Amino acid sequence: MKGDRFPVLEIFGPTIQGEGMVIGRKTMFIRTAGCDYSCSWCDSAFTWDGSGKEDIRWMAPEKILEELDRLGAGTFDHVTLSGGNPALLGGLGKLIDSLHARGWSVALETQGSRWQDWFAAIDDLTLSPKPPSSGMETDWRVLDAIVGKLREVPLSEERHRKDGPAGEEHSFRKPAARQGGTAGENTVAAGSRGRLPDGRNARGTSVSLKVVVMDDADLAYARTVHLRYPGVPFFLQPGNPDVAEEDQGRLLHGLLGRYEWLVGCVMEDRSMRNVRVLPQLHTWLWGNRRGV
Ligand SMILES: C[S@@+](CC[C@H](N)C(=O)[O-])C[C@H]1O[C@@H](n2cnc3c(N)ncnc32)[C@H](O)[C@@H]1O
Ligand SMILES: Nc1nc2[nH]cc(C(=O)O)c2c(=O)[nH]1
Ligand code: SF4
Ligand SMILES: [Mg+2]
Repeated sequence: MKGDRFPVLEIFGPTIQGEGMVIGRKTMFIRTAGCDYSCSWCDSAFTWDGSGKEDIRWMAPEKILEELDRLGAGTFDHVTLSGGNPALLGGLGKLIDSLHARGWSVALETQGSRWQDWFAAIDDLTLSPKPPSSGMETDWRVLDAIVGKLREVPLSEERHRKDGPAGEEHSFRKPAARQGGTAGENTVAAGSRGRLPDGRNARGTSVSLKVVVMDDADLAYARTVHLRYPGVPFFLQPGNPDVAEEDQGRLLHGLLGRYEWLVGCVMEDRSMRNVRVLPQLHTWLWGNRRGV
């Protein structure tokens, strides 16, 4: 962040959200530059590998709004922040406030490696921790803390609650999870606390987990994530291994096969019952094109 400006690589839309919890939703995208990960199969590597360096624009919220207005021309009411990892940008709360002030809902795509206080202002928040095929390693303590914080109910509301003994109110995690460092051995309980009937927490943030699956090891990782955070809406997404493929027919053929494989695996899996398996719909429609 430079002053109140943010490194922006792309602003595009309106398009449909192609993935996860709000798939199909008409939205605009703001893609920020920079990532703390370097996933082997990243479909947006230009945000962090130096190849998009020349395209970075340092933009103040007003300029971003101007561009959204120009491109979207009153046809949208939802904006998605993605990257790179937008969670690297501490001051993004300012931009989110100005998007909300226009009456637009705001979604975030992040891998769950960093917390920002402005997460609480997001309407649709997707955490996408990375499986072994990415080459990245999950810091479970950080992810536990993020999921835990997103479930917190503001203290003022807790004071009004009559159920449950005092002192237990903010404890969403089972005691063992506080020492947790190993995948699978702990769970962060969803419980009814901190969640309203429509799946949003008391702050209005709807949270989901989305794991990309390329192979069997990734599927085992996905299982671990789902079991660790029961009650958090869970999405599985087949990985696209051919992010440079320009032949759309060939790409789609491969993606359909991978989706079919993943659906088959999940159907016979007793530990993945309340889950959703979704493709990257935008790649089915538009292949590996940027800005769609
Ligand atoms: C480009 S990332 C940016 C946001 C954030 N860094 C993250 O990874 O969640 C947006 C989404 O695309 C997914 N993604 C990236 N490369 C992919 C690929 N080759 N196949 C399937 N999904 C991919 C990520 O897992 C993430 O859910
Ligand atoms: N249409 C569309 N849907 C998306 N969902 C997540 C995307 C991303 O790159 O973060 C993405 C994207 O780039 N385009
Ligand atoms: S975390 Fe997201 S943006 Fe960063 S390298 Fe991985 S997929 Fe790409
Ligand atoms: Mg993408």
